[in-house]
Amino acid sequence: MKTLLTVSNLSVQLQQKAILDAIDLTLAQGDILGLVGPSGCGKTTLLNTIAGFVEHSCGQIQLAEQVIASEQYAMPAEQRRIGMIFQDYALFPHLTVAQNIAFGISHLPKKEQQQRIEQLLTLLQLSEYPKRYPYQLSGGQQQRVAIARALAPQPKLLLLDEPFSNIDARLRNELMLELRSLLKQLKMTAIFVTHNKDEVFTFADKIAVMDQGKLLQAGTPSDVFQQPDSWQVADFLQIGSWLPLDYHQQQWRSALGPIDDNSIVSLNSDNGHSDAQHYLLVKPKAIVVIPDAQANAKISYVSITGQGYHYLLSSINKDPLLVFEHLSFYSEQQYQQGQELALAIIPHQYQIFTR
Ligand SMILES: Nc1ncnc2c1ncn2[C@@H]1O[C@H](COP(=O)(O)OP(=O)(O)OP(=O)(O)O)[C@@H](O)[C@H]1O
Repeated sequence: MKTLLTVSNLSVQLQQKAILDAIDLTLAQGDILGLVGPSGCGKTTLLNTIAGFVEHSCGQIQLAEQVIASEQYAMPAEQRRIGMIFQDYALFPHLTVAQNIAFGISHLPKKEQQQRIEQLLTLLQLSEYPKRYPYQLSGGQQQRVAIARALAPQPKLLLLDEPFSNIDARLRNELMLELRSLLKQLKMTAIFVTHNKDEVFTFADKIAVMDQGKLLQAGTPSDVFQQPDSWQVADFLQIGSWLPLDYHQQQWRSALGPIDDNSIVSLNSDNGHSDAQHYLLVKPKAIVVIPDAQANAKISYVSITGQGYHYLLSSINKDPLLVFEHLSFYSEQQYQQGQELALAIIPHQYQIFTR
């Protein structure tokens, strides 16, 4: 597919502090990218830099084969043909729905403006409300006005900063699917910021995980979830919990038994050669209870979820190299807090990380 956006080696410094560090990112025409990462890692700054609201210190941004930022040049934001939707929608409270949508296209002849407003009102199911003010609309309707306003100048790229965070949880899924199908219909390329990994699965084609100003990993959501390439990515996406391992006499051991060397997909490890602590990434479904065996873990916390009981486990073995806390385990079976269990890890393609 045709590449629409290429960000190369992009760095940003604000008040002498590195906020973005050598970001590389490409996006194909029509792709929707979910940008995730811990609070303060630079997601909003990356959107603002692509949009031209924040000055970059080095690197290049190319949009639809046109360089919009380089070492020598920064195209003004209003010329970049990038639409932005802010978390609080930032609608003009004193303007009606139609006037809000018209805001970015006032340079067009009146007739063309009117045509575009009508098309967008229909597309976003706002035809009944052109004369209403933002305060007379629900959160979901306000979001649709913000989308219509951003789409009116026919941008090449749409940037959305936490677009669903103000939407009622029950409505969120419906709105996400609606907006996704609209963007797909328009073949619109988009980047959205979220804190919620479930939103990435519903809304995005690609995910990019950031931490401390760096882009750690990008790919399809299922690839990144199955093959996180660093512990930070696995940890942020809460793919599993961490079981400490020790490499001793050519064998990996854990508080839940030995780990077969032959099944290790040693992604971020050095096969026990360094002094760093090694951890097995344990997905909740990879743990099983072994009846009548000697207990090796104790239930420290119980909660009820949609997927059965959720238990946090701590090790009974207090060997400092192997001791664990907060190992996550789901089961249909009800156990009591404080109960001791014999657990084992189901053989699978083990992923070991150092941290
Ligand atoms: N104008 C500024 N001057 C100095 N530092 C700034 C400025 N704007 C943002 N920062 C800093 O840049 C870092 C990244 O901020 P940014 O808002 O991009 O993070 P974020 O990942 O979007 O966070 P959140 O998820 O909490 O919204 C933070 O440490 C922030 O304090």
